[in-house]
Amino acid sequence: MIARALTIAGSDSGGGAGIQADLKTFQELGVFGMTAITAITAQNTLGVQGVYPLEIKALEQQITSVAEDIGIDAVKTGMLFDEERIRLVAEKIRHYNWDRVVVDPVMIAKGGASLLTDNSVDALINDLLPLATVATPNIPEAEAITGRSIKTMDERKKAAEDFLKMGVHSVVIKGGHDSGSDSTVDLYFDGKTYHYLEFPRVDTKNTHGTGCSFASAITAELAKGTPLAEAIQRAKEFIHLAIKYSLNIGGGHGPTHHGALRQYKEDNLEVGKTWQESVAAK
Ligand SMILES: Nc1ncnc2c1ncn2[C@@H]1O[C@H](COP(=O)(O)OP(=O)(O)O)[C@@H](O)[C@H]1O
Ligand SMILES: Cc1ncc(COP(=O)(O)OP(=O)(O)O)c(N)n1
Repeated sequence: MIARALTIAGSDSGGGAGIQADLKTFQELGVFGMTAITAITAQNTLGVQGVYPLEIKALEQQITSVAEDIGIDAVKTGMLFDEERIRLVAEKIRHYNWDRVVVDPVMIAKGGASLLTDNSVDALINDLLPLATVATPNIPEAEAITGRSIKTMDERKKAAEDFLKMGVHSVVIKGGHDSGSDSTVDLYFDGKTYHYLEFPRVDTKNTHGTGCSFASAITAELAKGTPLAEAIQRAKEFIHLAIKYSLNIGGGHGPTHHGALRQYKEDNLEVGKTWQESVAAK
């Protein structure tokens, strides 16, 4: 049977982040994707122009509908908008005993728009994070959740330990925002060992949706039964190629190319070029 993954997240009309990124990632990785939409955003590569939360009953019914008929092998949470929705999602995860749970604690979009209300961090910490197989904060999110300033890798390791104390099974503190270096290092801590996932930094402005796509790639792998450490490694390879061959569309931060890993395997794309340049050169 095909592996089944559910994303509980916001809709990005621009198609680069949110449930759109998650579904594209699930499809690329051979997983059947389902959605429970928390909020609709009017968004493009320039920023977020509007945020419209769906009523709580609509969210509840979407989760119930797919859980009780189709079934869920792994679930990912992204933009949850507020504490009421966080609590509902936590209740559903507990109710269905889901144990492959990726929590991407989305707070602020790259352009600065808030995707989570200010008073929701406590609900994230107390209700949702303890249910996470893996949490995937970026550095600003890890700072907001732990209350630490994170400038060095030592500070990141301390923050990772804080996450484990909050009850998460494991955490990846992503390094995309650590822009002062030639590489991106994501720190994965499983409670015993620190793992450093290091790839060259791609010099591009087209990074819209990187966090969503990375977390949904982990979810897809978990849904297929891939062990967690390997799922994270594969997700890092997936997102690296998606950024390397990112799409230069729109006037701002273009989206990643979710088909890059597949195209790379099929067409042996050239390293260092955008996908369009690489295809054009053939
Ligand atoms: N310019 C880049 N080059 C290579 N990898 C990147 C780049 N920017 C982000 N990443 C990777 O993309 C993933 C998402 O990270 P990040 O951008 O920090 O998340 P978010 O979108 O939540 O802010 C991580 O694996 C990170 O290392
Ligand atoms: C609807 C929606 N959800 C999440 C995000 C944040 O996505 P992320 O992958 O962190 O990428 P950026 O937006 O920060 O580029 C979003 N923008 N919209």
